Amino acid sequence: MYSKVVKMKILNAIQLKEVDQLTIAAQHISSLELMERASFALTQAIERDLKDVSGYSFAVLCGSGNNGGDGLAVARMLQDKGAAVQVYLLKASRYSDDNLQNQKKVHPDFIKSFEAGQPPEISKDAIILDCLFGAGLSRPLDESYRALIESINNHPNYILSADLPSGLQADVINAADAIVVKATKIYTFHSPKLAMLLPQHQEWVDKYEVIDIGLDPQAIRQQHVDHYYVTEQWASAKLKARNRFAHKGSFGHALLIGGSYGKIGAVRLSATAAARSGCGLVTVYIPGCGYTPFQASVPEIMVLTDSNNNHIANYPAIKPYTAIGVGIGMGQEGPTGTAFVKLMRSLTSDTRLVLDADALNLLATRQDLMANLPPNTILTPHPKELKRLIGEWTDDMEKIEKVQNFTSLHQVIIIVKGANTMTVLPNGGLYFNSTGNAGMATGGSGDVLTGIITSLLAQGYAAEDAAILAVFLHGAAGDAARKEWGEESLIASDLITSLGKAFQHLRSSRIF
Ligand SMILES: NC(=O)C1=CN([C@@H]2O[C@H](COP(=O)(O)OP(=O)(O)OC[C@H]3O[C@@H](n4cnc5c(N)ncnc54)[C@H](OP(=O)(O)O)[C@@H]3O)[C@@H](O)[C@H]2O)[C@@H](O)CC1
Ligand SMILES: [K+]
Repeated sequence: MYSKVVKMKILNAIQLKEVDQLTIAAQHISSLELMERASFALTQAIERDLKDVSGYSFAVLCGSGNNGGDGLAVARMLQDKGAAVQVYLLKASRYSDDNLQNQKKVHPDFIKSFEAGQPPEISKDAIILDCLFGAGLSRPLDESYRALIESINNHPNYILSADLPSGLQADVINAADAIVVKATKIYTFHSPKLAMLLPQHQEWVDKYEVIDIGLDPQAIRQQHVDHYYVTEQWASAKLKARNRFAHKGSFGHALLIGGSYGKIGAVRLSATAAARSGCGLVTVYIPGCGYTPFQASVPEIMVLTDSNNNHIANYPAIKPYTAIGVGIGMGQEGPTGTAFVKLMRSLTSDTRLVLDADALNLLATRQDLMANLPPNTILTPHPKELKRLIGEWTDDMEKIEKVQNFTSLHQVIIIVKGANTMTVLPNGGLYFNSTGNAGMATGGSGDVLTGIITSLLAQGYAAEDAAILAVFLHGAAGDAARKEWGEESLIASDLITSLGKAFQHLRSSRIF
């Protein structure tokens, strides 16, 4: 398309407006032409999704601003492609200039005006295109819009939103009772808006696609942000080339420490995921009871055992390994805790470390040990483990702020798992992941992630790249696994089997 921005910035509404203006100046186009471009790209995406729009009828609901202007332009383009289109235009005392220009380009017979308090009757057969409000929504919708938005949400056909689901404010926490369109799919311009990525807004955001509208790269570069969206382009650019002359020693040696009676499988998942993620050698350190099943089932992995049969009570020498993952299925038995403290005290500033599960729970009870963590240690808590580390939060914004404070205070990286998993760096930079699906909310999925991260770290990836790339690959493997098995039957082992596809896909989108 127009720009090749590999590190996608999540711009706020003010920044989008500014970039919009700078793009117009830099590319010598009018704002109407930019709207035409955005609308064309949106029409193309809709046409691609529906295969052919000519058999469909659309009800395009337009507001008074530029989101409504987009709607009017898309309505015209859909009509040109043979779709049956009716525009419903919200009555307003003022319309934006480009909105007015686009009103003139649609035949008046196809435009019906309506008041917010009197929602139009929309044919059940029509697909709704929601272009009432976009990034310009400056305050929550008031009660006078409730009937309209509810009538949209009760519509039996597809509901497609342009840029944002109308009613959702782009950059803030929206109240739980906010009046917001629940779209089947959102086509969002340039980058997802922050509000679309926050777990507490999940009721309003299901499927979305980012539509490139060719905003000026130089203008985007000027914008200061803390929030990024990890695209496939970024991930593929970060994937290291593998030297043809390499041998197994070239790709590092990962050590995974964990397991307890009944939870040896967790380490097996982690270790296999590490081996399937490019690591040259993988060793596990587990309680004695795991030795035979492990050796019998995964011949590629070396096994060291603790003198204790049921849980870990000691730690091996860590020197031979290029990265270490600790905590998977480990439990918090008394001797395990004591051994964990010893391990923490044996770390040096160049130890490359991932802490997961019970290692995080033990750390939460001994926060004095934070000082022993090497810089850029990666922590992978699930929500409960995160709360033990950083305390409670009242909303997602506060959660983000607390995680940022924690990572900068302790110079660590935290991966906050969930839909759009967030990786937060020591400098406060926050990366939202773009891959993965609900099928991955299954036991062992986190163990697989820890294995991938440890493997990438062991291979010499910079810690921040290892964290962000591992999260992307984990999600991409989940997406590949979903295609094969579906969300319901997806289990963590399927993620490992699908890792090859995720790597191959990324590798194939690299130029060299
Ligand atoms: N950025 C880009 O690069 C590009 C952006 N493009 C498009 O522009 C869109 C942004 O357009 P926009 O700024 O005109 O705002 P929009 O969302 O249409 O709404 C504004 C209207 O709503 C009103 N209003 C606000 N809050 C309200 C409330 N609670 N209740 C009631 N009314 C409320 C507000 O009135 P006021 O605040 O003055 O009362 C104003 O009249 C963006 O989402 C994208 O679709 C593309 O065309 C091309 C490239
Ligand atoms: K909208």
